[in-house]
Amino acid sequence: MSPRRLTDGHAFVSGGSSGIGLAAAELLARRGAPVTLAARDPARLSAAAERVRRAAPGARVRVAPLDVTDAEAAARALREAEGEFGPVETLILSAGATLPGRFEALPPEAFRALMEVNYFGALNLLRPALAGMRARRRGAAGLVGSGAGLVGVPGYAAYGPTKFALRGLAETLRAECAPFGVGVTICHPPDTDTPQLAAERPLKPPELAALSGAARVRSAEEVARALLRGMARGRAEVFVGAELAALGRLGDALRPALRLWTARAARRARRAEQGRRPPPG
Ligand SMILES: CCCCCCCCCCCCCCC[C@@H](O)[C@@H](N)CO
Repeated sequence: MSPRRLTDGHAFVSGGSSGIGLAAAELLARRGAPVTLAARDPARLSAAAERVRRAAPGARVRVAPLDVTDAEAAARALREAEGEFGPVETLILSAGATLPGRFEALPPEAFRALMEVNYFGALNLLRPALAGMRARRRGAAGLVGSGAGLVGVPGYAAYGPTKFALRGLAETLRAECAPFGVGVTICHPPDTDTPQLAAERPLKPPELAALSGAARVRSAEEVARALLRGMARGRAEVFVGAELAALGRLGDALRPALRLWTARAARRARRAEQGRRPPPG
């Protein structure tokens, strides 16, 4: 797909009150795009909007309190945003949640809940936004995936599969939207320095900490920049940082070694835990 500018139209950003979403909103606003920030918490949204206005004086910024798991509310939020700032030309899907934990330790409802936010939450905004973009033959969507959507990461039993699903969706939509001149890009970041990382860190089983620690933590701005650059260049996928670039490009070749390594890390973690446990009876 040919390169395009991302500055000329309204940008709608889910997960816009913090982390990668907020960083993307700041970058887009600085380049002159009117920006709608969507997220659940109105107080955090207004603080985020203030931050964007400080970063980009004179920028047009509005907020849309939204739970992305509500499909009707998502369509309504998009309609209202377009009513105020015009057609959405750049859609950034950064709303997401995580809950580290091993398969048997996670509450069963976590699997569905994470799929609702990470997969259906993106779908609920993609559906109305892409319809408009296709009709206008203009626009681009950028999805925030994860390194955990490239390889099975032990300790992300509920979270990883949601990002695999998102990657499949992005690839399918990209093929369907290409004839309309509409771009779809997904980025795969490693751990990123966000409030979400701070919250999940204490919950990571040791094998997850070991594997995710193999890739350097990136800043939210680095990830947002990489995603926007990829979108502007019409890329299908963006692998953030050298480690994930290696994984993305050499994925199939690296996979056996990585599987061995993760299995070993998981076994070591289990053994250490058993050593700490008092003997049964
Ligand atoms: C020479 C290649 C080495 C490859 C090492 C790859 C390590 C793989 C790392 C996977 C990391 C997954 C990290 C997921 C992070 C987030 O999605 C998560 N923290 C969500 O909050």
